[in-house]
Amino acid sequence: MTEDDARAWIANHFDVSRETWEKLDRYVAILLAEMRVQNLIAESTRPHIWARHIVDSAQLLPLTAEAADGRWIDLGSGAGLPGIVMALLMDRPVLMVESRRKRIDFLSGLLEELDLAHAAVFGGRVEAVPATAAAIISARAYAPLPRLFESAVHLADEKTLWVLPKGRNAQNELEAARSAWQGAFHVEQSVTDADSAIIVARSVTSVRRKGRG
Ligand SMILES: C[S@@+](CC[C@H](N)C(=O)[O-])C[C@H]1O[C@@H](n2cnc3c(N)ncnc32)[C@H](O)[C@@H]1O
Repeated sequence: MTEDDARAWIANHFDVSRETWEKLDRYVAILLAEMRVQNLIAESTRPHIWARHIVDSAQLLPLTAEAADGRWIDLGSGAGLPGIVMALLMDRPVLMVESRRKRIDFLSGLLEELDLAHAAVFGGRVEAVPATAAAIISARAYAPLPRLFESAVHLADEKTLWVLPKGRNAQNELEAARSAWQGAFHVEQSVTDADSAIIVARSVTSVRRKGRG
């Protein structure tokens, strides 16, 4: 997917206003400028930022059409991927969770700069977020599946939809997680990389906890 293809993909999938295009462009510019201060995306992906990061994040949104109303929680948001992209493309409340100080400050600055009143940052570890039931949980390059679920299961209930971009190893990671975690899982192919996949899950519960219960 070229950078032009990536922008066309966004235009074809979402009703993006001129103001939102401007904000997306501003986000990309701020992110690239911040690369002088901290390493937010792989250097090799810099020329392909729209395909490799913006569309790679935005493609999660159509997968959430069936989700309940409520908050989208993004674990380990880092550069704001996918959290900021989601907040730009929809009105649903977004909570981005990030533990590293410089990244927390970067994300907080973006919320002001892009006027994203429906988004917020939790500066701390995922494990420390007060228990809640998110409508949607995303996590991109955050942690292997078992650790991801272990750290965030207190943020979900049986209705929570998990959308988890997982690269080329999605199926293997899913198999490895199945001994400890059960739920309704399926795997969607990524639109940005034919070899990559997104794990979509619902009703995720610990086998151990269920067994005891
Ligand atoms: C590899 S980066 C990915 C960032 C972003 N999601 C992306 O796709 O570009 C992983 C991020 O998760 C954060 N992180 C890792 N473990 C965390 C935890 N337990 N709680 C909160 N943030 C965490 C790291 O600080 C880092 O910014």
